[in-house]
Amino acid sequence: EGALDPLVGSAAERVVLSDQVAAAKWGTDSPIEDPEREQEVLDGVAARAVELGLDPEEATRVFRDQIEASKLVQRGLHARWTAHPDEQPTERPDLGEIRPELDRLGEAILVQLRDTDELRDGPSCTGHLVSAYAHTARDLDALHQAALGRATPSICA
Ligand SMILES: O=C(O)C(=O)C[C@]1(C(=O)O)C=C[C@@H](O)C=C1
Repeated sequence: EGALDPLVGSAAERVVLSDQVAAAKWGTDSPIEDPEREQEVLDGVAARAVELGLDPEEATRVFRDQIEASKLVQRGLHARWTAHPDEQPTERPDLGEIRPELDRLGEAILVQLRDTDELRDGPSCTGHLVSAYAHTARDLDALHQAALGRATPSICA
């Protein structure tokens, strides 16, 4: 397993969990983009980054990309469900139960950022990142591959 595989794997899990977020919002008035919640996520990330000895600005940059990737999945799925009503979700998960899962993955991502801090600062980062992306993306469909690509560029400093 490559050095960045766990980190990119957690980013992939977050991208996949965004399917549940998309289903929670489908057919409701809740918009995909929730700036208040985004700020809450980013403030929490910055505070936790300081505790872990990470640069809070760097951690925040990584999470802005995680959030953009989530919105990419949600928009992609809503467009798919509009075009193909037979693929629409039949149950609506509770967003209040999914957000703690997103938080849990966020904590995993932060710990993995800490564990890979030195490697990510060095010249081998891009190679490790491409390799981790390739391993992880194999298991994803095109939409989630695109989202994982959106989630990962900020990982190398
Ligand atoms: O929590 C939500 O409502 C989400 O859609 C998830 C998420 C995120 O990635 O954390 C993404 C988009 C929203 O603007 C806010 C947060």
